[in-house]
Amino acid sequence: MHQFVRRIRPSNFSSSSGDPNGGPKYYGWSVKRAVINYSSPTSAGAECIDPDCTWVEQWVHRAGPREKIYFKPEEVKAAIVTCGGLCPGLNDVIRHIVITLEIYGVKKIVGIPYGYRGFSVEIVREKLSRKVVQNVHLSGGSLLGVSRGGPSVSDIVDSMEERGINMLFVLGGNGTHAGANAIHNECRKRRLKLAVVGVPKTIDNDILLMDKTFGFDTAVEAAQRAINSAYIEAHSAYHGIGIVKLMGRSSGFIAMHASLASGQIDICLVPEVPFNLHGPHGVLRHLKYLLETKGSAVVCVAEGAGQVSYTNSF
Ligand SMILES: Nc1ncnc2c1ncn2[C@@H]1O[C@H](COP(=O)(O)OP(=O)(O)O)[C@@H](O)[C@H]1O
Ligand SMILES: O=P(O)(O)OC[C@H]1O[C@](O)(COP(=O)(O)O)[C@@H](O)[C@@H]1O
Repeated sequence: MHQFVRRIRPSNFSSSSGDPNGGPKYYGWSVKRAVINYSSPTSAGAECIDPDCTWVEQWVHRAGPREKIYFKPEEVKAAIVTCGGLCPGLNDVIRHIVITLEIYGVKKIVGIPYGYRGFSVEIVREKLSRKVVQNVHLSGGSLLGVSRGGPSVSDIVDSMEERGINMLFVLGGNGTHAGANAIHNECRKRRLKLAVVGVPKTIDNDILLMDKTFGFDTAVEAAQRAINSAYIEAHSAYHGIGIVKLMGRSSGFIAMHASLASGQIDICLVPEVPFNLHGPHGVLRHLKYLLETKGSAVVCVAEGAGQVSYTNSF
């Protein structure tokens, strides 16, 4: 059983004065949380078994323009840093941050090279502008470079103070955001007027309330080629079986979306749904049935599928 946010809807949150960012009425959102029991006998996927299905207090704001902004654009010196591993779309995000800042009238924007390491004195920072980032979304990787490790949080904040940086955009995963949170806390301790903005980077698209994390679509699209190859192989062979393993240690969104989009997958296994390999309702029995009826089968497996039951199977 898993706790999931099941439904999101505009709430009755009604006044823009209630929104500290001055957002219009429709920025008030609340979520309905339910206990979802996967693989129930009455449902192919999910069934709500929580009779109360309570509404959760609003704790996030939908991103977007606001009526009032805190910083005067001419006083902003913004920095962008990309940490951790690579993910498709990093350059696209960098590009849009730069272009949006410029639209707001911000003129001083710098790129921090090679993750938090770039806050060390010896690494040169790159000045960013629309001209610099114009075509970066057409290339993979990160224009700024990435790395793991780096100076202490206190040194990072020292470095930002010395350079007059008062807005930091951090692109990365769990570790990067733990770092961003530590930087934010250090800034509060020093009473600095410095905004830290985290942009979650996960190819898995498994962050609650986010419409979609960047890189996810690219992963699903790239998976189509592998699925199609597996399909052709399996379909051409006598009783052929194709198996495609996709990313997703703890979530099966890539595998599920890629399977649905392809129309070529017979069985999709994801970590969220427990299954048996053997037995009358097992995967192997269904595979045998597919070979007997269709002549071939293609299976899509998310990396973490079955990890609870089968530690050595995949
Ligand atoms: N708890 C933490 N406090 C401060 N910085 C952290 C923390 N955890 C990770 N970091 C820093 O965040 C960066 C990226 O973290 P990492 O775990 O490698 O990647 P990811 O962000 O993809 O999870 C590294 O530079 C690391 O030093
Ligand atoms: O083997 P590694 O390097 O730990 O990474 C594999 C795992 O990382 C993920 O890609 C998730 O990483 P991100 O959330 O950082 O994109 C999982 O889907 C995958 O299972």
